[in-house]
Amino acid sequence: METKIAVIGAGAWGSTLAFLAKANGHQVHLWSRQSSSTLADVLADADIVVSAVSMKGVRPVVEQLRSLSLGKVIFVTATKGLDPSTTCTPSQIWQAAFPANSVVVLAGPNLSKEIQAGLPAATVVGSNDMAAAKLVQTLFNSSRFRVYTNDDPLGVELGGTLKNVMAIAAGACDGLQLGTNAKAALVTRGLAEIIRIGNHWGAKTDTFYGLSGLGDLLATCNSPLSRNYQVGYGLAKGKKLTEILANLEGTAEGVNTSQVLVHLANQQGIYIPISAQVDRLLKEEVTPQAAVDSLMLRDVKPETHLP
Ligand SMILES: NC(=O)C1=CN([C@@H]2O[C@H](COP(=O)(O)OP(=O)(O)OC[C@H]3O[C@@H](n4cnc5c(N)ncnc54)[C@H](OP(=O)(O)O)[C@@H]3O)[C@@H](O)[C@H]2O)C=CC1
Ligand SMILES: O=C(CO)COP(=O)(O)O
Repeated sequence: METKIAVIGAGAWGSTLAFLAKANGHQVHLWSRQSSSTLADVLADADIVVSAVSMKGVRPVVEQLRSLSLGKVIFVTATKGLDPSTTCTPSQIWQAAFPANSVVVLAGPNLSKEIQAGLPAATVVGSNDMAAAKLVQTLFNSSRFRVYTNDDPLGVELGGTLKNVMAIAAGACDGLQLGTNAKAALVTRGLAEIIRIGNHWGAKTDTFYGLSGLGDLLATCNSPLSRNYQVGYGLAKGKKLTEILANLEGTAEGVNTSQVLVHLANQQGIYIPISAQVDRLLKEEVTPQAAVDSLMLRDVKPETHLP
């Protein structure tokens, strides 16, 4: 059955999600600030509203939508970030603005260029409303895009969000040519750090071993297609952050996420050694090599995700 889907945000990810839904035979309207149609026109009659704007666009878009009467639409959020002013996740912002509507989080190892090239990929749709998650699963699932459901939306969202910080570290690791052992150690301990943060905020451990956690961590920490990886790589090669961002194709959410994360973790006493070094590196408070040395020279400890 044809479903009416409005996709907000015509960047790399919004365009790809619109393409996938269209290929499944749905009626899709894609909106960006450059569109000739108004947001109200694009959303009229929509059954599903997919938001794929970058984190800085979430609040402005939510505010615009508040004035529209949208009925029982299901919101799907595909943004991976944390709001700097409230520290909320995108789905928390959507749910607070539309408490009567179902919100579904979509996240996974989904480098858009690979999907656009027709390569197979898998993702996760997480929600407190499993009926809504199952509906969104059927809308996007295909022979090239396998969609799983999950009942831990916060875990799905945090996996996708926090791995961006680790991808910056991984890019720096490769830029410094530290080798495969170092990269494996970084990614493994990065996952332990993500689980520690996620558990503290109420997400389930298991979710982080899934596609939106470990899956996306592996994809972005190992691919030069990842913008976050490119940021870390460029910093390790001695480039300035401003120069890297000016030449980047699209958004590297990890830059903002690391700042919000460090602020929250300091407030809440969460131990985040890798993310803290990434944040210092981004702020030019430490060189890439000094960040590695700080991590290696910490007190020894048991291997656990606990502090
Ligand atoms: N690219 C990828 O491979 C994947 C990306 N993601 C996530 O999806 C999100 C978007 O990424 P991506 O598409 O790559 O990023 P892009 O930089 O390519 O696109 C960002 C989009 O956000 C929109 N936007 C930014 N600010 C506003 C605003 N104030 N109001 C309305 N729209 C705004 C932009 O609109 P405009 O064009 O008008 O400037 C643009 O459509 C990020 O959170 C990213 O982490 C998730 C999975 C895969
Ligand atoms: O989230 C992504 C893939 O799942 C995209 O990663 P980047 O934003 O680092 O390009």
